[in-house]
Amino acid sequence: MKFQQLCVLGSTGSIGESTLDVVLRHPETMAVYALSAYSRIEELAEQALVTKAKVVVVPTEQARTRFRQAWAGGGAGPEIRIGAQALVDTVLDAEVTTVMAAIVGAAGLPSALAAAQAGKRVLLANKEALVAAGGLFMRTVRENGAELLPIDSEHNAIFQCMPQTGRATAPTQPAAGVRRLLLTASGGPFRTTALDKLAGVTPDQACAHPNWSMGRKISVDSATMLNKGLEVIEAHWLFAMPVQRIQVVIHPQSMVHSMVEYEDGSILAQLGQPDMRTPIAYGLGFPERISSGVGLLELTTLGRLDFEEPNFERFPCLRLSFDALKTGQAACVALNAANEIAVDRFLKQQIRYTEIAPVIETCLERITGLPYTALDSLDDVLALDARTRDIANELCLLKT
Ligand SMILES: NC(=O)C1=CN([C@@H]2O[C@H](COP(=O)(O)OP(=O)(O)OC[C@H]3O[C@@H](n4cnc5c(N)ncnc54)[C@H](OP(=O)(O)O)[C@@H]3O)[C@@H](O)[C@H]2O)C=CC1
Ligand SMILES: CC(=O)[C@@H](O)[C@H](O)COP(=O)(O)O
Ligand SMILES: [Mn+2]
Repeated sequence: MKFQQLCVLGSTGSIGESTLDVVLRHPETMAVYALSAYSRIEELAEQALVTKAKVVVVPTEQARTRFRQAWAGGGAGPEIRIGAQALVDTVLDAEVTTVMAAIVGAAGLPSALAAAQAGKRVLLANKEALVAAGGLFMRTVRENGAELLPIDSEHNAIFQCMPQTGRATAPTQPAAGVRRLLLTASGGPFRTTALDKLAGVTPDQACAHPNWSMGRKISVDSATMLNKGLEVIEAHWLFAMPVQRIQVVIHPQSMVHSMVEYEDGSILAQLGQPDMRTPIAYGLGFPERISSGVGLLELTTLGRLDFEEPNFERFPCLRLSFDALKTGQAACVALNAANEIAVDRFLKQQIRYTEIAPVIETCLERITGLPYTALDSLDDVLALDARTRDIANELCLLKT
């Protein structure tokens, strides 16, 4: 395997930490070049010490001071770069072969896109980048010969079950012989909660995912199933699959990570423990298999595997996501941006859980009612994203 030098964007998050865990198991084939954090600066200093990172990226001058105070390694320590542009610049450094895009939200789009533009190996966890700019992102991967490996567990499972070409590609049409993609969803913590109780659920209850340990934003998205909606859009772009050929199946055990249905009636599934180190190791090792630290799935103690239809009344955000994908790119940008604001306000207890979907729906109506906006460039996407955030913030303020 060629030696890899990693830039881990969002290293202090759940995916970032799992990535470092896997990387440190393989010192002979990979090393950390750069790390980035936003608020957890002391954790970043600790990570930089352990991984011997050459560069760290922090958001502000104050964060740089905090990093210096927290640095326990003696000497000058890693080079400290500041701000969103530094994320992009660091990805472009010649030393970097591989970028783990694990910043949460559309804030991760510019750096993930820069990695694709620079033709790097891109391990994409940041699904919001594809939701907001799927066409642009996939075109950029193709035109620059980048290698795009999906890290999101469902997409990684689908990638593993696809006809194997031996290399990661950004297809322009569905793989031959594939009929449908079957995306599994846990149903989150409120799968069986009485509908009239949902208005009173707390952020901590929404973040208590039954199977996965994740950051708070994606945990709320799993509860509303907006996460699955984002993943439908992500699958559409990654695998060039029309929306009509993507099915969501609730699978409460989260052991089958997703499936590919073929024309001959076969269904191929990927199973494993709900631990993101498996897809991360797959992406890092591709096309080889490397150890991840994840234990094996003991089939005899697994018990049963259940599958059921999602209910749009319980999960209106899933319906809104399908609608957005059918409507077009502007709707997808708006869906994602409105959701980021609504979830943030819910986590701060400024709106109720049941107000997340109405905020998104109203934003979608307002944005898709505007004259057609071309979304051919990163600036176009970011402008529409910002406009939607203003609308969503106004709507949330009306509800407080
Ligand atoms: N967690 C999981 O199991 C999975 C996650 N994903 C996706 O991966 C991405 C990361 O998720 P997760 O690790 O759970 O999230 P976390 O919230 O745990 O981590 C997010 C990371 O992004 C950084 N960050 C937050 N805001 C900004 C910003 N504005 N600019 C730069 N950096 C920022 C955080 O820094 P700091 O912590 O220092 O504030 C942190 O390092 C998301 O897109 C998610 O949807 C996909 C599949 C599974
Ligand atoms: C681990 C991962 O990939 C998450 O996106 C996970 O899928 C969330 O679980 P849900 O199926 O509940 O959305
Ligand atoms: Mn997922």
